[in-house]
Amino acid sequence: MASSLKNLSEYSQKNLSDISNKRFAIVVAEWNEEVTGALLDGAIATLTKEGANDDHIVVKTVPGSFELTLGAQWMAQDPKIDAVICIGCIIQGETRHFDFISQAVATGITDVSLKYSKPVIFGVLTPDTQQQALDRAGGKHGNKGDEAAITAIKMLGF
Ligand SMILES: Nc1c(NC[C@H](O)[C@H](O)[C@H](O)CO)[nH]c(=O)[nH]c1=O
Ligand SMILES: CC(=O)[C@@H](O)COP(=O)(O)O
Repeated sequence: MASSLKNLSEYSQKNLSDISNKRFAIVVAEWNEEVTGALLDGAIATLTKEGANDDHIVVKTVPGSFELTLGAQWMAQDPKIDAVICIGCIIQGETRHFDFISQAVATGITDVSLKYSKPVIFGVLTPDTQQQALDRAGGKHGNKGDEAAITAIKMLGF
Protein backbone atom coordinates (compact mmCIF):
# COMPACT_ATOMS: atom_id res chain seq x y z
CA MET A 1 0.00 0.00 0.00
CA ALA A 2 1.54 3.34 -0.94
CA SER A 3 2.49 5.64 1.90
CA SER A 4 0.02 8.16 0.46
CA LEU A 5 -2.77 5.71 1.35
CA LYS A 6 -1.72 5.14 4.97
CA ASN A 7 -0.04 7.20 7.67
CA LEU A 8 3.36 5.80 8.56
CA SER A 9 2.91 6.86 12.18
CA GLU A 10 -0.39 5.09 12.76
CA TYR A 11 -0.27 1.69 14.46
CA SER A 12 -2.20 -0.47 16.88
CA GLN A 13 -0.75 -0.85 20.37
CA LYS A 14 -2.51 -4.20 20.72
CA ASN A 15 -0.27 -7.18 21.38
CA LEU A 16 2.97 -5.14 21.44
CA SER A 17 5.54 -7.02 23.54
CA ASP A 18 7.26 -5.67 26.65
CA ILE A 19 10.45 -3.94 25.53
CA SER A 20 11.54 -2.51 28.89
CA ASN A 21 14.57 -4.82 28.96
CA LYS A 22 15.31 -4.79 25.23
CA ARG A 23 18.35 -3.03 23.81
CA PHE A 24 18.14 -1.17 20.51
CA ALA A 25 20.83 0.14 18.19
CA ILE A 26 19.91 2.84 15.72
CA VAL A 27 22.33 3.41 12.83
CA VAL A 28 21.61 6.70 11.05
CA ALA A 29 23.08 8.13 7.85
CA GLU A 30 24.29 11.75 7.77
CA TRP A 31 23.30 12.29 4.14
CA ASN A 32 20.05 14.34 3.93
CA GLU A 33 20.43 15.09 7.63
CA GLU A 34 17.27 17.25 7.77
CA VAL A 35 15.30 14.14 6.88
CA THR A 36 17.29 11.46 8.71
CA GLY A 37 17.34 13.57 11.87
CA ALA A 38 13.55 13.71 11.84
CA LEU A 39 13.34 9.96 11.24
CA LEU A 40 15.74 9.38 14.15
CA ASP A 41 13.67 11.57 16.45
CA GLY A 42 10.54 9.65 15.49
CA ALA A 43 12.15 6.28 16.09
CA ILE A 44 13.49 7.24 19.51
CA ALA A 45 10.21 8.85 20.54
CA THR A 46 8.22 5.77 19.52
CA LEU A 47 10.56 3.32 21.26
CA THR A 48 10.40 5.28 24.51
CA LYS A 49 6.65 5.84 24.21
CA GLU A 50 6.22 2.06 23.94
CA GLY A 51 8.37 1.37 27.01
CA ALA A 52 12.01 1.22 25.96
CA ASN A 53 14.57 2.46 28.49
CA ASP A 54 16.45 5.52 27.23
CA ASP A 55 19.68 3.91 28.42
CA HIS A 56 18.94 0.91 26.21
CA ILE A 57 18.95 2.88 22.95
CA VAL A 58 22.36 3.43 21.35
CA VAL A 59 22.69 5.70 18.30
CA LYS A 60 25.55 5.44 15.81
CA THR A 61 26.06 7.68 12.78
CA VAL A 62 27.47 6.68 9.38
CA PRO A 63 28.31 8.99 6.44
CA GLY A 64 25.72 7.69 3.98
CA SER A 65 23.11 5.02 3.51
CA PHE A 66 25.61 2.78 1.72
CA GLU A 67 27.46 2.49 5.05
CA LEU A 68 24.33 1.46 6.95
CA THR A 69 25.00 -2.20 6.22
CA LEU A 70 28.42 -2.27 7.86
CA GLY A 71 27.20 -0.12 10.73
CA ALA A 72 24.28 -2.52 11.21
CA GLN A 73 26.65 -5.49 11.22
CA TRP A 74 28.91 -3.90 13.83
CA MET A 75 25.88 -3.39 16.07
CA ALA A 76 24.10 -6.68 15.33
CA GLN A 77 27.19 -8.72 16.23
CA ASP A 78 26.92 -7.39 19.80
CA PRO A 79 24.99 -10.09 21.73
CA LYS A 80 23.60 -7.38 24.03
CA ILE A 81 21.75 -5.73 21.12
CA ASP A 82 18.28 -7.15 20.49
CA ALA A 83 17.34 -5.17 17.39
CA VAL A 84 18.95 -2.72 14.96
CA ILE A 85 17.10 0.09 13.20
CA CYS A 86 18.76 1.52 10.09
CA ILE A 87 17.77 5.06 9.10
CA GLY A 88 18.62 6.76 5.84
CA CYS A 89 17.28 8.79 2.96
CA ILE A 90 18.39 8.09 -0.59
CA ILE A 91 17.08 10.71 -3.02
CA GLN A 92 17.05 10.07 -6.77
CA GLY A 93 19.61 12.24 -8.59
CA GLU A 94 20.57 12.58 -12.23
CA THR A 95 22.36 9.24 -12.48
CA ARG A 96 21.85 5.57 -11.66
CA HIS A 97 23.81 5.97 -8.42
CA PHE A 98 20.46 5.90 -6.58
CA ASP A 99 19.71 2.43 -7.95
CA PHE A 100 23.03 0.95 -6.89
CA ILE A 101 22.90 2.38 -3.37
CA SER A 102 19.26 1.50 -2.78
CA GLN A 103 19.75 -2.08 -3.92
CA ALA A 104 22.98 -2.52 -1.99
CA VAL A 105 21.44 -1.22 1.23
CA ALA A 106 18.26 -3.26 0.97
CA THR A 107 20.16 -6.44 0.23
CA GLY A 108 22.89 -5.74 2.77
CA ILE A 109 20.52 -5.04 5.63
CA THR A 110 18.58 -8.19 4.86
CA ASP A 111 21.82 -10.20 4.87
CA VAL A 112 22.83 -8.84 8.29
CA SER A 113 19.42 -9.64 9.74
CA LEU A 114 19.62 -13.22 8.51
CA LYS A 115 23.29 -13.62 9.53
CA TYR A 116 22.64 -12.66 13.14
CA SER A 117 19.03 -13.85 13.26
CA LYS A 118 17.79 -10.63 14.81
CA PRO A 119 15.62 -7.76 13.55
CA VAL A 120 17.53 -5.27 11.39
CA ILE A 121 14.93 -2.79 10.22
CA PHE A 122 15.01 -0.98 6.85
CA GLY A 123 14.04 2.53 7.90
CA VAL A 124 15.36 4.00 4.66
CA LEU A 125 13.41 6.41 2.46
CA THR A 126 14.01 6.16 -1.29
CA PRO A 127 12.10 9.13 -2.69
CA ASP A 128 12.31 10.87 -6.02
CA THR A 129 12.29 14.31 -4.44
CA GLN A 130 13.19 16.13 -1.24
CA GLN A 131 9.51 16.95 -0.73
CA GLN A 132 8.51 13.29 -0.87
CA ALA A 133 11.15 12.67 1.80
CA LEU A 134 9.90 15.46 4.04
CA ASP A 135 6.33 14.20 3.64
CA ARG A 136 7.50 10.88 5.15
CA ALA A 137 9.71 12.36 7.90
CA GLY A 138 6.98 13.88 10.02
CA GLY A 139 4.97 15.41 7.20
CA LYS A 140 1.59 14.56 5.70
CA HIS A 141 2.38 10.86 5.39
CA GLY A 142 3.72 10.49 8.92
CA ASN A 143 7.20 9.47 10.03
CA LYS A 144 9.07 6.45 8.64
CA GLY A 145 11.09 6.44 11.84
CA ASP A 146 7.95 5.69 13.84
CA GLU A 147 7.16 2.82 11.50
CA ALA A 148 10.69 1.43 11.79
CA ALA A 149 10.52 1.47 15.59
CA ILE A 150 7.16 -0.30 15.69
CA THR A 151 8.44 -2.86 13.20
CA ALA A 152 11.38 -3.62 15.51
CA ILE A 153 9.03 -3.99 18.50
CA LYS A 154 6.69 -6.30 16.59
CA MET A 155 9.59 -8.49 15.41
CA LEU A 156 10.87 -8.81 19.00
CA GLY A 157 7.43 -10.11 19.93
CA PHE A 158 7.41 -12.72 17.14
N1 LIG B 1 23.25 10.34 -2.68
C1 LIG B 1 23.03 9.81 -1.42
C2 LIG B 1 24.02 9.12 -0.71
N2 LIG B 1 25.26 8.95 -1.27
C3 LIG B 1 26.42 8.54 -0.48
C4 LIG B 1 26.48 7.03 -0.28
O1 LIG B 1 25.51 6.57 0.64
C5 LIG B 1 27.86 6.62 0.27
O2 LIG B 1 28.08 7.28 1.50
C6 LIG B 1 28.98 6.99 -0.71
O3 LIG B 1 28.69 6.41 -1.98
C7 LIG B 1 30.35 6.50 -0.21
O4 LIG B 1 30.31 5.13 0.02
N3 LIG B 1 23.76 8.59 0.51
C8 LIG B 1 22.52 8.75 1.08
O5 LIG B 1 22.30 8.28 2.21
N4 LIG B 1 21.55 9.45 0.40
C9 LIG B 1 21.75 9.96 -0.82
O6 LIG B 1 20.82 10.59 -1.42
C1 LIG C 1 21.44 8.67 -4.46
C2 LIG C 1 22.60 9.45 -4.97
O1 LIG C 1 23.75 9.09 -4.85
C3 LIG C 1 22.25 10.64 -5.78
O2 LIG C 1 21.49 11.52 -4.96
C4 LIG C 1 23.49 11.36 -6.29
O3 LIG C 1 23.03 12.26 -7.25
P1 LIG C 1 23.51 12.10 -8.78
O4 LIG C 1 22.92 10.80 -9.28
O5 LIG C 1 22.91 13.30 -9.51
O6 LIG C 1 25.01 12.11 -8.79
